[in-house]
Amino acid sequence: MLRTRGPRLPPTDHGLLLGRLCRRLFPPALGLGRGERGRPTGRPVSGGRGRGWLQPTGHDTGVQVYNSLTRRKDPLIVANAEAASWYSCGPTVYDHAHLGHACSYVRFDIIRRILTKVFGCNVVMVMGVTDVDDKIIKRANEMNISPTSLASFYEEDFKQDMAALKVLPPTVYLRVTENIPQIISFIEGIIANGHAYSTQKGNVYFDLKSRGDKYGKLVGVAPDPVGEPVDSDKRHLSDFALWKAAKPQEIFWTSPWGNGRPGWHIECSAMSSLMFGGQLDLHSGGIDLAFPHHENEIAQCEAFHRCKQWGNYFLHSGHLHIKGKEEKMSKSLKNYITIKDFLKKFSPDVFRLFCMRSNYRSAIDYSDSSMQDTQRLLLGVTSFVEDARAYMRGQLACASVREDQLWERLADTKVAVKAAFADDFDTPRAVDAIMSLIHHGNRQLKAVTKETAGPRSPAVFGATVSYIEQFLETVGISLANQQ
Ligand SMILES: Nc1ncnc2c1ncn2[C@@H]1O[C@H](COP(=O)(O)OP(=O)(O)OP(=O)(O)O)[C@@H](O)[C@H]1O
Ligand SMILES: [Zn+2]
Repeated sequence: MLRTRGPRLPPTDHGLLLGRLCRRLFPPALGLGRGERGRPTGRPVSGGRGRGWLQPTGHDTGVQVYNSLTRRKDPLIVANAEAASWYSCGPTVYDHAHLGHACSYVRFDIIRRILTKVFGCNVVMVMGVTDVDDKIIKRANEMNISPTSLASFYEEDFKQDMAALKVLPPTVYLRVTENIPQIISFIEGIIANGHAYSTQKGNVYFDLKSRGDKYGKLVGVAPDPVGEPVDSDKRHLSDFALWKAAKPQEIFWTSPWGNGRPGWHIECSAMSSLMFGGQLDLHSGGIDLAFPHHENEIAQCEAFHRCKQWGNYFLHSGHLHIKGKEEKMSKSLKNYITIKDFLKKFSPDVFRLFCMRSNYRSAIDYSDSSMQDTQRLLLGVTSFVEDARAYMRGQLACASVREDQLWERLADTKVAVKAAFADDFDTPRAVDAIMSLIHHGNRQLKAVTKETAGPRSPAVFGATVSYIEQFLETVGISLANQQ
C-alpha cells in the first residue's frame, strides 16, 4: 500500500494484504557499485553520504547493525516488531543461479532467521524479480524464444535452487512484468513532483539536478556520464532512465510516453512502495548493488514520497570470489559454479556453515579445500553429538565429569552467541563459541573401561546437545544426513 504524499498507486493483489500490515511514515542516507548493470563507475558529489540520517523510532531489536547509509553500526530499530519490513533485490532471471547468488541469499537468510528466532521480529520480506531487462532480451533473442518464457524458466530454476539451499522463500515475490501499471503510476508521481521528465523519443529520466545536494546519501557519487551515446536525449548526462522507449522488435508495454519498459532501478522503488508505502525498515543486496542501484532507488523513493528518509537500514553482503581471482563470481563474466553442480559435491548445510565462518559483509574466497575444511568441522559437531548421546544412553563409559564446569560453559556460550548475533550478526564469533563448547564437552567425554568409569552426568550433556541443535536449527543447519 502506498502511503502517499505522492500520487496513489493501485496495490497489487499480493501486496494488498501484507501492505496493510506495514505502515508508518518514515524516513533515511552509503555504497559502491556498478553502472547501468556493469561498470563500477561514478563521480563524487557534494553533500553526500551518511549525512543527516534520522534514527527511526519504534521497536529496538537489541541488534547493532552495520548500516551502509551511515557506515557504522546503528541500533536496529524497526517501526513494528510484528511486521518488520524488508525489501530484498532479487535475481535477474536469464541464466542459472551460481554460488555468488547463493552466498548473498544464504547470508541474508541466516540474518533473517536470527532476527526472527533470536530477536523476535516478524519479518515481512518482499523480493523483486527482474523478469524483463536487456540481458534477458538479448539471451532470449539468441535462443529464439520469448523473453517471458526465458525469464519464467529461470525464475522457477532460481526458486528450486534456493529451496535446495534451504533459503526460506520471501513472504512474497513481486515480478516486474506483473506490476507495470503500478510502475508507470510511480513514474508519473515522480514527474508530478518535479523530479523526472519525458523526452520526445519516449524515454523518461530522473532529473538528478532536481535533487540538489540530496543525491548521494549512500555512496556519495553520481552516475558517470562517460560512455553515454552522443545522441542522448537526457537533459544532463548523469540522469538515469525510469522508462526506456522500446527498440524495434523489443518486448514493450504501452505508457503515457509511448511503448517501452521500465528502467531497472525504478522497479524496486515501485515494488517496495507497493508493499510498504513510504517507509522501509531494511533493504538488502550484494555490495555491487549499492551504486548506482540502491542510490537511485533512494532518490526515486524520496522524490515520490516527498520524504526525508525512505529506507532506514541498507545491508550489503560481500562478494564471493573463486580463490585467487580478482573478479566476483558472475554470470556475465562466465566464471561461475552453478548451485546445482556445487550440490552434487557438498550439502547445503556445509555451504551454510561456510557462509557463517565469515562476516556477511566480507568478501569470501571459494575453494574446494575450504569447503572440505568446513565439512570436517560439521562432522566434528555430528560426532560430538553422537558421542554425547552414547554417553547419555550409558553406552560410553567415561571418567567422572566436571559437571559444574560444563554447566557454566553452557551458560556462557548462550550469552556469547546471543551477544555475537546482536553485534551485526557476527556469525564467525557465534560459531567459535559453539566449537569451544564442543571442545570442552569432548575433553570430558574420554572413554575409559567400564570398571574405571566415574559417576554419570547425563543431564548436562543432554542440555548441551539440545542447545547445539537449537543453535543449528536457528541458522538453518540440520545434523541429520551429514556424512
Ligand atoms: N559473486 C557474487 N557474490 C555475492 N553476491 C553476488 C554475486 N553475484 C551476484 N550477487 C548478488 O546476487 C543478487 C542477484 O544478482 P543478479 O541476478 O542481479 O546478478 P547479476 O549481478 O546480474 O549477475 P552476474 O553479475 O552474475 O551477471 C544481487 O544481490 C547480487 O549482488
Ligand atoms: Zn533492486
